[in-house]
Amino acid sequence: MTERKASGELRVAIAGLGSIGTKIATALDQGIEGLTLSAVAVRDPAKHQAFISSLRRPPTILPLDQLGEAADIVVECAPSSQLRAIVEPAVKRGRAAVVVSVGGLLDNFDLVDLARANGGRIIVPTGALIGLDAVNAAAIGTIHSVKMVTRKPIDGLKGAPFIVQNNIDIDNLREPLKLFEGTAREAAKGFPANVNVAVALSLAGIGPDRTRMQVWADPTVTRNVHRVDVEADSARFSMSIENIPSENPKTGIITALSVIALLRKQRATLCVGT
Ligand SMILES: NC(=O)C1=CN([C@@H]2O[C@H](COP(=O)(O)OP(=O)(O)OC[C@H]3O[C@@H](n4cnc5c(N)ncnc54)[C@H](OP(=O)(O)O)[C@@H]3O)[C@@H](O)[C@H]2O)C=CC1
Ligand SMILES: O=C([O-])CC(=O)C(=O)O
Repeated sequence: MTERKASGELRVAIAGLGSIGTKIATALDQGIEGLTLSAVAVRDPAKHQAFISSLRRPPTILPLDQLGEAADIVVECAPSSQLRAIVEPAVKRGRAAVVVSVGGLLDNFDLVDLARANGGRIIVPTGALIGLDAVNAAAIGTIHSVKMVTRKPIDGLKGAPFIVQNNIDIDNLREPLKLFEGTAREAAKGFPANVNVAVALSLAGIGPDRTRMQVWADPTVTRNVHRVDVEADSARFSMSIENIPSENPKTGIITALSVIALLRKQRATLCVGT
């Protein structure tokens, strides 16, 4: 993230103005030290015109593949199906791509090599999870196991391919049902819009094939709940987070805040946490 425009500010572009993207755009517009919102990409400009016009400094609307021309940092906040279309042109230009649809990275991992070859970067925020700093640190030594259990309200899971393909009726559940148990890689395929956190955890730690996960549909919870247990040669730790859903029931409010915190760190004088 070294290229800056003449004013010295890092230019940020946002792909996707949904529950995460609009909050990041608003935060940038309100002011983050050393950063400026330069461009956005949306599927339907008319739908987002009122929001964009309401910003103090409305960004330019560009196609996905042109965001890297207008920004030093491209923040991906669209469905994972669009991940490649957003990240590839950005990292080819040596830009940094902040990826929230991190589940989609597993099938597009060559993008990491592409970024490396072109001086770009791919940055995965902690997002809706907790403690990736501790997992990163433990991974410098030896991590023996990482286990994660996710419980979501019914609305947070509806439409997931695993549920549809297996014809599972979750609408009439009265008690928690374990839907899935397996690796983070398998979970990302079955629940692409639900377990980005498991993939982020796996990339911070021991990888998507050794990170174990369970997914529960739980009519007794109102939040997206993630519990993680890590066993390492440096420490044993357990972490849990109960995310309040945003206007998108699959997405916790804290996800956008995590990206905003990451952006704040880009030019902050005091940085706390790894
Ligand atoms: N890493 C993490 O911890 C987390 C990651 N996520 C992931 O983050 C991503 C975004 O989540 P969220 O904001 O809640 O999702 P939303 O559905 O609220 O927003 C996605 C936005 O992307 C837009 N979009 C779709 N296609 C395109 C396109 N071709 N060009 C530009 N914009 C497009 C949609 O437009 P339209 O409104 O027209 O449909 C929508 O506004 C998802 O993949 C989600 O799974 C979510 C939570 C946690
Ligand atoms: O907990 C949340 O809010 C979102 C989530 O699980 C994910 O996308 O991985």
